[in-house]
Amino acid sequence: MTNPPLAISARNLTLTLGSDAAPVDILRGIDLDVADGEVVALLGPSGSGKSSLMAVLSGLERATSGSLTVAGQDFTALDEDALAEARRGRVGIVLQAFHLLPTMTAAENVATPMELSGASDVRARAEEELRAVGLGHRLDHYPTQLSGGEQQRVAIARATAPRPQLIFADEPTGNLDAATGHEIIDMLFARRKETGATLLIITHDPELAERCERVITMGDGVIASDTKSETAAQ
Ligand SMILES: Nc1ncnc2c1ncn2[C@@H]1O[C@H](COP(=O)(O)OP(=O)(O)OP(=O)(O)O)[C@@H](O)[C@H]1O
Repeated sequence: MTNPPLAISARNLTLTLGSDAAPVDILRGIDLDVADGEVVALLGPSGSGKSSLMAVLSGLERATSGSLTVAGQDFTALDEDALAEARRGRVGIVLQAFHLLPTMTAAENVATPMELSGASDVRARAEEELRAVGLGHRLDHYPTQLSGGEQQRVAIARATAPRPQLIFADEPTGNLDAATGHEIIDMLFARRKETGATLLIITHDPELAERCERVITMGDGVIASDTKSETAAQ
């Protein structure tokens, strides 16, 4: 039987930051395989290394040592510029604080990453993507003219528009009230399903973790537990 293709394959990944005089070992040997299309929750106490692991897996940060293949691309062999290039189109990122460009409209925020990767018809695709997250009536609004939940919808549309193989979400509801947070998660899961992307989501919310088919818990820079659920209700 052939194994399913992997979205992520990491071996003995480490990340050491800080100064030479005071190095901090943040990731201390991560081995991780994530199958294509898997939905994974990343849990763990504050400071356990969740965001750092996501930064390395998504190519925002270079690992100090170890090997990492993401969407078929060897990330460890790349310098920073090549890593940024490799991220484009392969990886979509949704962060707690939205990180929209304030001088651009919703449609421009969604279109820009596609434009940078040389795609055509980006305005039409951005509009389509915004309609898919229920924002067809907010295309030309600026971030300051949108609610927090709407801004996060734009961020989701921006992340999924280039059809990346992987979507990384770091506490995407952390800045939202509970009801809006639920809507955003439903939206994120729906878009993931429609696009078939692999989803890795950092959360402190056990209810959200239960909706994921796999739950990885970090503890002090290592994977403390890794469990799969047969009953995840996405
Ligand atoms: N640039 C840096 N230099 C030194 N230490 C750092 C740096 N960035 C993060 N750390 C440390 O690495 C550890 C892991 O941080 P990280 O943000 O990955 O944890 P986390 O599990 O995501 O936490 P939280 O749930 O609070 O967001 C923390 O102890 C943090 O202080």
